[in-house]
Amino acid sequence: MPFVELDISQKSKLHPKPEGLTLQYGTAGFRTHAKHLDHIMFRMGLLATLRSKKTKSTIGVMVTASHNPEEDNGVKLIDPMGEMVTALWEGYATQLANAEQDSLLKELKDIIEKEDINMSEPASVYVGKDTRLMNYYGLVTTPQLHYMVCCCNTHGCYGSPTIEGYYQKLSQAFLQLTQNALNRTDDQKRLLVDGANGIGALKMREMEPFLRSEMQVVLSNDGSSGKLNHMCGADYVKVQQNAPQGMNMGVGERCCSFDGDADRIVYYYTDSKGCFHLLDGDKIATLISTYLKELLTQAGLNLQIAVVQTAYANGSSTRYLEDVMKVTVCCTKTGVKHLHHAAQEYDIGVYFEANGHGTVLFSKAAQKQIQDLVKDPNSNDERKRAVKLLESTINLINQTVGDAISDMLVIEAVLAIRGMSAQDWDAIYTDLPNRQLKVTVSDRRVIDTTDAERRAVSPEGLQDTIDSLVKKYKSARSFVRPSGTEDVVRVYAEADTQESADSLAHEVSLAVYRLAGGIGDEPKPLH
Ligand SMILES: CC(=O)N[C@H]1[C@@H](OP(=O)(O)O)O[C@H](CO)[C@@H](O)[C@@H]1O
Ligand SMILES: [Mg+2]
Repeated sequence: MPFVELDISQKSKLHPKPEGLTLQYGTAGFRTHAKHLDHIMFRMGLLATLRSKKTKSTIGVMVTASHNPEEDNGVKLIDPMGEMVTALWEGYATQLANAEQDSLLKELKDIIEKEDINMSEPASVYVGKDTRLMNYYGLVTTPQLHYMVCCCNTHGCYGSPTIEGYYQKLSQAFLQLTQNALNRTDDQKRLLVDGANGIGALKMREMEPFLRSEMQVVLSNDGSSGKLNHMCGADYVKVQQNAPQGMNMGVGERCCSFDGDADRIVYYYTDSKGCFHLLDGDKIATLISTYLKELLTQAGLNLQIAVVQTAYANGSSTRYLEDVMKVTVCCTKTGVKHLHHAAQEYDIGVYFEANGHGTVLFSKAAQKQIQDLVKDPNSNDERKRAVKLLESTINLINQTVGDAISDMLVIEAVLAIRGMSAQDWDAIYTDLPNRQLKVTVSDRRVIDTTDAERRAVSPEGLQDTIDSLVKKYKSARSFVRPSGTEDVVRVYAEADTQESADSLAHEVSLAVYRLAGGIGDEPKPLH
């Protein structure tokens, strides 16, 4: 046996695969209880090396379980341009993960052969991790790692591949944008940030000096005492439709929450009646696409802008975007890689999941048109201002992946430039009341869906039941799908009132429980 093979075969014994454990490279890589992941981490290291040799580029490995509880962990691979690894390689990842100890080498050789990998190529892998389990030098948010991988592989065209380079690029763009917002008061610069007791809080602190008082960040859940994602963070706020613990919110004050690895963000505020208002990914997509569309008009640029959503997008947002804003809206399956892919089809693709994960993609041609116009000596002042704003906005956006810090700065800049408060933003359209529930079934794969997950094709009778339940309510919509990250079936419902949305979600949960093999207690009504 050659030395390398011997080494892999011996080292892999130090990271044995638990008997009978099968894991799948899901929506966001491997994710489960940390105690099941030792062999996965070892094997993903090997796969990342192969991917690097194959692409002759730097590959990223991010160790995180995002918004999951602290006991969980996960790992995902990042491809050369900062995007998620391809579906084919996700398949290899699953294959390697589930190989029995003695067939690991064979599986590796299989991949090397299939992909015709030249093993004498050097390999380069960037590894990043969030704050789970231990702290050590090299902590980064997921999007910071995506950014650095992309910078490295584009030889600096996207920016310099360091954390400092990231802060410099973003802050410079932010300061350029906010110069266009005159007479901003300290109150307007103030933003309450819930760091989910995670990496985003640390990185926000680090970035603050670069923003030169143009933002007054009040940080809570900064990790100094609370537990990661516990009663705080973007996922908690979105699903509970409530403020996180530990945040001291004044009436009307703009607040936002990051998730555990800072690739998601949601905004919110409470009104004078103490009512909580959520500004989620759909509201963010609307705010940003409206702003960009206006700038394109002012700049006289004819570029196609589209918003990419999933089935979880609030019906009101879709209606507003299509009917009022007249922008193309397209719907994909859940999971950022699907949205990212769809957004690449347009000159400008704004994509956001309702939970606040998203970004904006500008095609190479669109970026070139904008850059050329910046240099055009013949354009008038309005045009000049608009293209300059577009240029800085592009620089502020992390196009590799959704990024809570970058998205936050874009939102803050847009609100500042347009002189809008959180309430003004919220008033663009009114969300339909909605509810998300989970149902545990013995095997969630019995549910198969179609039409971007909006309809269930199996088990038999489920979709018909959902259709007839939906008919009982006004402005209602509901769908179910197996989660790609948790062992549950997710139920979504929206309707004209919160009571109706809750009741529809409950009735659909019961249908799932009965028709798709529910286990444990039957779902109880919410009221
Ligand atoms: C309803 C919902 O929020 N689903 C989330 C969740 O996926 P599920 O497949 O629903 O478990 O985690 C994904 C990864 O973070 C995220 O992309 C997605 O939006
Ligand atoms: Mg996340």
